[in-house]
Amino acid sequence: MKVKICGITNLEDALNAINAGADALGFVFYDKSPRYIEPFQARAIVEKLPPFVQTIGLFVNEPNIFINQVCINAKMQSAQVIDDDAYTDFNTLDTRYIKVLRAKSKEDILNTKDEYVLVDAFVDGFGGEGKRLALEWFKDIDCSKMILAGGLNENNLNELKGYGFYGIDVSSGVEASKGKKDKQKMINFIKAVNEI
Ligand SMILES: O=C(O)c1ccccc1N[C@@H]1O[C@H](COP(=O)(O)O)[C@@H](O)[C@H]1O
Repeated sequence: MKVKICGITNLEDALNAINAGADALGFVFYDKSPRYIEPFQARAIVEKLPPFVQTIGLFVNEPNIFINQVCINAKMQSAQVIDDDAYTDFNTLDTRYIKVLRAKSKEDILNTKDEYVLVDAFVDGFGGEGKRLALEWFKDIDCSKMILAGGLNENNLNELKGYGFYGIDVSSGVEASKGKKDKQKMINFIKAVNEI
């Protein structure tokens, strides 16, 4: 199962996440988030990363021109897009993308036609608040092309056994405080993933 650690704001956290075993790092380009990072600051981190690490920019209700430009400026390889207000035209986006489904019910999950969709819990502030989804919504669904997010931490990962998610995404569950990751929590998190 692939692991993305989101909300990276500094090089130390980025390197600790990679050393812990993360496959992808997430950078939040939503300026109302406590984890917001300015694109050129993100680029300075990305330029110091070792090879084979994916960089994902997180966007909330933004038009293509903004997403495309920030992905270039910050050297993001993919965009993770929350697009509740249909600002983004995915057909003409220049960058690879992961759509976010903020699920309110099992029907929302059943109705999605997108592959490799990231399913997160619905919260007013868009995400990163540690709110969990009801895992029973995923029972009897093929999760092999789904990424699960929302309230994951080292103590609840064992509940994911048997679902077969393609990947998971975590932010607050591996933080010391908002915007600052906890090295040991990241190590414990990836260790727990490997035990699933
Ligand atoms: O992390 C944020 O600040 C954030 C802001 C706006 C939208 C999404 C955000 N983060 C994403 O939320 C989910 C779940 O996070 P958590 O593990 O429950 O804290 C994850 O996909 C983050 O990328």
